[in-house]
Amino acid sequence: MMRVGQGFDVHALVEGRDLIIGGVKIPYEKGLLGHSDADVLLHAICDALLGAAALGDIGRHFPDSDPQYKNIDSRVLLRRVRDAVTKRGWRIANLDATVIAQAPKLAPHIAHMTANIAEDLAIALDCVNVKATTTEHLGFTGRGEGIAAQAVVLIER
Ligand SMILES: Nc1ccn([C@@H]2O[C@H](COP(=O)(O)O)[C@@H](O)[C@H]2O)c(=O)n1
Ligand SMILES: C[C@@]1(CO)OP(=O)(O)OP(=O)(O)OC[C@H]1O
Repeated sequence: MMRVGQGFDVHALVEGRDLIIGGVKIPYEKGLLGHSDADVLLHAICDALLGAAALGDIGRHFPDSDPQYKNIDSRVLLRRVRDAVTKRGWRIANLDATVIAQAPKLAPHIAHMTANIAEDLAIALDCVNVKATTTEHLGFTGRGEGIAAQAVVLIER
């Protein structure tokens, strides 16, 4: 049996916060705002996994009203989501994700993000693909007001 899941997330770019995407701290003048470390890519992946396993969404598992998640490393959340999915007998087949950001240039960091995600999900590197795109200066991402991410995963058992 196979199941597919998709995830989407957005966080605002603000001054005075670190920019952490895919578990990589990226040098930039702004960072993403959130209750957690606001790792928009890992949140989209969490939602895709939860969606595939019919387990709801990230906010249901880790409420943003709960102080235990304040500034939490989203890699911790991703590993908890992996455990929730795999303990129900699912195996993660592959994952594809896109980060939508006008800036900064993410290409130099994609391999590091991919390695982090593969490690946290305990799957092979060639089962994980991360892409980046601008929106050609259009919309909130294009104006640099925020960064979005989308993810699709396939799970099987
Ligand atoms: N923040 C980003 C956005 C894009 N890239 C890379 O640039 C390529 C071209 O992007 P377009 O939006 O013009 O299609 C894209 O394929 C990415 O490899 C990036 O590194 N960082
Ligand atoms: C990750 C959580 C953790 O409290 O907080 P945020 O950083 O605000 O991120 P969001 O993508 O809005 O998901 C909600 C929460 O689960």
